[in-house]
Amino acid sequence: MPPAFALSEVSVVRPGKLLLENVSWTVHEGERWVVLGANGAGKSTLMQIIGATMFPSSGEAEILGRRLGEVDVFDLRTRIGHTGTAVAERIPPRESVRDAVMSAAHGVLGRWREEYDREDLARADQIMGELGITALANRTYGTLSEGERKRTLIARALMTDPELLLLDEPGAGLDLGAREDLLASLEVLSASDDAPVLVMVSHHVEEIPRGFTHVLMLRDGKVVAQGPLAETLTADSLGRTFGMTLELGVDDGRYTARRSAYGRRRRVT
Ligand SMILES: Nc1ncnc2c1ncn2[C@@H]1O[C@H](COP(=O)(O)OP(=O)(O)OP(=O)(O)O)[C@@H](O)[C@H]1O
Repeated sequence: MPPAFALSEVSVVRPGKLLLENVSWTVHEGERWVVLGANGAGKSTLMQIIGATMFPSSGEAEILGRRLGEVDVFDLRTRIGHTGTAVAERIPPRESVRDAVMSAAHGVLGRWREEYDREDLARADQIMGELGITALANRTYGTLSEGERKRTLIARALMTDPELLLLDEPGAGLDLGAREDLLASLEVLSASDDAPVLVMVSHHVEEIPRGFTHVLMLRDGKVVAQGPLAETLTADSLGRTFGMTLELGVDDGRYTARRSAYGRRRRVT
């Protein structure tokens, strides 16, 4: 089976700055990846490449079987789900949660006069159930908490049945309870047989949901390590990613990290 996407020696250059340097990364169907890295490491730039909203300055990117630069990216983008702030900010505050999810079927933000059939409604209700937001279906988007909004955005992104779902820092700004609710939803999604390929960007190992299979770690636009989560995410690789000596814990499929006592006196370069 061809990969969901494959990047080969991808670099992104902007005046005076190398945002990504020779990134090679292949992701297959059924895999769930987390991308870890400090602020400014290049994670969002990488998401823009695989979301077909940015072209590499050099190297090759094949996304869902199409080579960037040779295809109509608008077609390609309809096959990719995104949950970034760009969508979040454009949902009308008075839109009901159900409409905010369902209107994705027509590619619109804000329900107007489109006709929705029973299938759209059933699908929206099913996805809201999986993400634990059924009780919010008739609430207006503007009244939701940050965590509830994040789950609504994921539901909306799933509505079009994407082949690839990009979750850009879904845990950012959430309190402990909201983060745990979000992780529970992502664990359900991750375990589902018909889930799209998932790629989640995060700053924190505590946000890695159970069921995620692989990790890619970035520092200063370069890949520090990548591969199956259990083998690749180690105190050493995480320390090199964040530039400090860290202790890493794993318990029942969930990770924790903190600076080691030894590391307070030493920085990793
Ligand atoms: N157009 C641009 N010109 C110059 N530098 C840029 C440009 N776009 C992004 N950068 C820089 O490239 C680096 C990588 O940015 P990017 O947004 O990909 O990082 P990130 O890992 O997503 O960071 P964060 O975790 O803070 O969101 C940052 O230092 C950013 O300031």
